Amino acid sequence: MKEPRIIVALDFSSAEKALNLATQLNPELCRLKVGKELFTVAGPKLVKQLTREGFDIFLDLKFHDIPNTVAKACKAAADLGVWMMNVHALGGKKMLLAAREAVPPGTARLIAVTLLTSMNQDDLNDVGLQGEPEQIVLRLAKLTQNCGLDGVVCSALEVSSLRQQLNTGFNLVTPGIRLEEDSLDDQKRVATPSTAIKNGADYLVIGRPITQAQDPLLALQQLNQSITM
Ligand SMILES: O=c1ccn([C@@H]2O[C@H](COP(=O)(O)O)[C@@H](O)[C@H]2O)c(=O)[nH]1
Repeated sequence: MKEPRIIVALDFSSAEKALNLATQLNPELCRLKVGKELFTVAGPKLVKQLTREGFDIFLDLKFHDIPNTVAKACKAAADLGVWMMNVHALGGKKMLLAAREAVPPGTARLIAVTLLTSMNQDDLNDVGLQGEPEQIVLRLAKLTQNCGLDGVVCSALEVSSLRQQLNTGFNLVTPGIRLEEDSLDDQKRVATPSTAIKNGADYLVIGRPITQAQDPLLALQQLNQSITM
């Protein structure tokens, strides 16, 4: 059995709703992502419960604070036994190094968000970030790699160029995944699952196209099939 490449984003308002979805899925078919909403309502207890049920958990809290605070938060997250966790690359070099020191290589995978997939050029201009998304993502990904982290979150649109310029084994994790017929919701830098994989993504984070589907397991199976063909 190949390792699952799809990480299902459990963006729910209660542990009960998240567990209801998780019981319809299968750790052989996907990993699960616990983000800010679910962690705020359900906390470490739910993360541990999902882990006990056999799922690899990506704890997506995007820590972004002063280095000392982020290091302590990262240590606490790694102690939960998660498979993957993240910080925000815009926290800068010292923060990334502090996070790496707190979560040594070979424990939880530690990755950094580059630019949110909900942001396009206009949004970057609004916050005064100079350059095109692809250039900024590449710069932040190189910084992340130089600080010794295990990978980045980026859009599948940037993956080809990152693959050429970053080390083999550096994880590229891509949210903003949509089929042609799907609603984009609040996502702006999007790609289909097959494009993401062809471009070289390691993992695809997919939320609403699975969690809001009439039959989430069927949706997951079809998405898995679309990336293995
Ligand atoms: O740049 C980013 C970083 C994280 N996310 C998270 O991924 C999922 C995507 O959910 P969809 O329902 O498939 O849009 C969500 O949990 C985000 O917090 C992201 O979208 N972009």
